[in-house]
Amino acid sequence: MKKQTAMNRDWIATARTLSEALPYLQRYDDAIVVIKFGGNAMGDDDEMDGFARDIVLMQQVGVNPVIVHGGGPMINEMLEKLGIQSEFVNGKRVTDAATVEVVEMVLSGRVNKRIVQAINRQGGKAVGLSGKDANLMICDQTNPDLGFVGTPAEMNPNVLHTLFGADTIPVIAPLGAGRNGETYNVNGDTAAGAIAASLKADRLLLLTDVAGVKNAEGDVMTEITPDQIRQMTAEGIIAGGMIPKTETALVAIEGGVRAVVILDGRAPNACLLELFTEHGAGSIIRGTGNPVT
Ligand SMILES: Nc1ncnc2c1ncn2[C@@H]1O[C@H](COP(=O)(O)OP(=O)(O)O)[C@@H](O)[C@H]1O
Ligand SMILES: CC(=O)N[C@@H](CCC(=O)OP(=O)(O)O)C(=O)O
Repeated sequence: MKKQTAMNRDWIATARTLSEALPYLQRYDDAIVVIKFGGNAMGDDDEMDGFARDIVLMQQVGVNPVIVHGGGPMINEMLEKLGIQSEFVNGKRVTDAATVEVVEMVLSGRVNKRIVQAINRQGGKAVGLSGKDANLMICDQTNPDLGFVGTPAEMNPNVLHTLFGADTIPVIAPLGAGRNGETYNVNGDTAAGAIAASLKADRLLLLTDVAGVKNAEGDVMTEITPDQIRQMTAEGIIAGGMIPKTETALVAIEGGVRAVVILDGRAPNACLLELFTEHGAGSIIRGTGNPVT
């Protein structure tokens, strides 16, 4: 009897959570949410399935999700197997002709298809593409010293609108098309920011392996302003792999994205908590034009 009462309490709490989600469901109806899924955030098959389930639920309730993935650790693994040395300069992989072939094979092949398949297994309809498809992301070379590393220069997001119209979830590998037929390796955060800006997305969620941006005391900041980002970067509090994320956040909000959230992709239901509950998750950086959204 006691057990049943506890069970009832669980059901009541579940019903309350659903009921409280209504204003959030209404807010995000038909919204565009770009999700950067980093290689370190991917986890094991169960965690991948959990992520895919959240994405399918998001679409079921009216959101247009777009996944832009990374895969740095998987690229490292393959380069090591092939005996190809690799180094990073300012968070970007120095990419010669042999390396870019491996990057494309790993990102567009194994990593992209793993995510596509996970979403489809949960009942969604996902299609894998890279920035080269339909000229989605045309790039210029970032810096000759980095080889085939690209900076997004011209975005053509029409193909994504077509996919939204067909209730299809785009899963995008961060490769760009060069103007002379080259393939460019693009940092996953940079690609996600450029795609989100081209869509004027309502949210860009950058999923990583920490709970958010931490201050000097190591506490996660629930909200962070562009000025705070600039100051904390100058002071070295924001460092390493967090720099491309906060830089992406600044570029994205300047490009018209309403808000960017940096959060832990390994936490269960991270995306749902962020979008559909009052609790949110991680650190939010809001666009200046939208103080209350
Ligand atoms: N101020 C900060 N707050 C949180 N993490 C930080 C900060 N400064 C540096 N980092 C580092 O940034 C890392 C996230 O970047 P990275 O490992 O490149 O992520 P991903 O592989 O998910 O793209 C964190 O694991 C942390 O070590
Ligand atoms: C230019 C550059 O550095 N590209 C990245 C692309 C993958 C990526 O960004 O993966 P994560 O998001 O998992 O780190 C790379 O070669 O590792």
